[in-house]
Amino acid sequence: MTQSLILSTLTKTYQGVPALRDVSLSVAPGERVALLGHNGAGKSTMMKIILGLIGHDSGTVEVLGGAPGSAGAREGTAYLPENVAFHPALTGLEQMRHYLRLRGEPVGTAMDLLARVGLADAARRRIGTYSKGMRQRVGLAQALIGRPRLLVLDEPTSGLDPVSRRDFYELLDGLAAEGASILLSSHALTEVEARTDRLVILSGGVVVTQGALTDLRRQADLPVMLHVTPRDGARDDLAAALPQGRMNGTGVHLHCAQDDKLATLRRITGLGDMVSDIDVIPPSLEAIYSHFSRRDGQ
Ligand SMILES: Nc1ncnc2c1ncn2[C@@H]1O[C@H](COP(=O)(O)OP(=O)(O)OP(=O)(O)O)[C@@H](O)[C@H]1O
Repeated sequence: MTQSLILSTLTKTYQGVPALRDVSLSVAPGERVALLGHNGAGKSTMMKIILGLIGHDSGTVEVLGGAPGSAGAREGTAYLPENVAFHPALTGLEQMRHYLRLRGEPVGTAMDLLARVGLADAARRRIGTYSKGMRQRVGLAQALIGRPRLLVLDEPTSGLDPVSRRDFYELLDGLAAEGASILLSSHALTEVEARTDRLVILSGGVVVTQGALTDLRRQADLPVMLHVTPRDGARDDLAAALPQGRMNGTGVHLHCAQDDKLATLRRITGLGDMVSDIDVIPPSLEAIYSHFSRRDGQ
């Protein structure tokens, strides 16, 4: 399948200081990729290069089969910056019509676009009266102009409440199902875990790992946590039978290596009546993320 975006051994330095080093990454049609990284990891720099706003030192970048910033790449790519700014005196509808005119698209679609992001009711209100989340949604409506094939979204859900975030990801799911490629940066780890196909962790300008969460979990090989709940009256016996664990209010907490998980579970179930329940808690995305970020010395 032809990739919508291909970065190959991309390097960028600012006044001799590296911001991206040997970054290789591709995004296929219909794929949703999350770019994760600490502040200063290089996410915005990567996005600006993809958009053709800044150049790069070495490596290659192909956006929708062309060079970044080329007419073909610009036409098919939508961008949502981290901090969207609009004219506060314009209504949502006026602002959208303005963008549509600039893009040579029919202005009659302004209301449809606003409705897609849940702003139909507020369309005739001045943007100055919108909440941050509503302004973010105007930004998203603007990014949907012209049915883009590649969406580059810089922290698109910052400032959105949980319901708006859910609606936002549903919208992205629909666009991906129609074949759009999505590259988004985020600090909200748990939400991207569930709503994207692949995670790319950038640390100090280097891609330290990428893959589906299950691949990252396997690679990180972090311990699994088990929580064992005792049967009534068996609390002390259970604590004595699992001396490597730590008793808390509801039961015994213990950790084991991934490879020992089944053996440990067999040992616990072998305790028979002492045990009323076992919860297996895999490492969180936060733990996996810190593991890979720390590995690069950050
Ligand atoms: N115009 C610039 N001149 C010099 N250094 C820059 C410039 N822009 C970015 N940098 C540096 O490049 C590195 C990467 O910055 P970038 O903005 O790409 O990170 P980021 O991952 O987007 O961070 P954040 O999550 O804070 O937005 C940082 O060390 C930053 O200080």
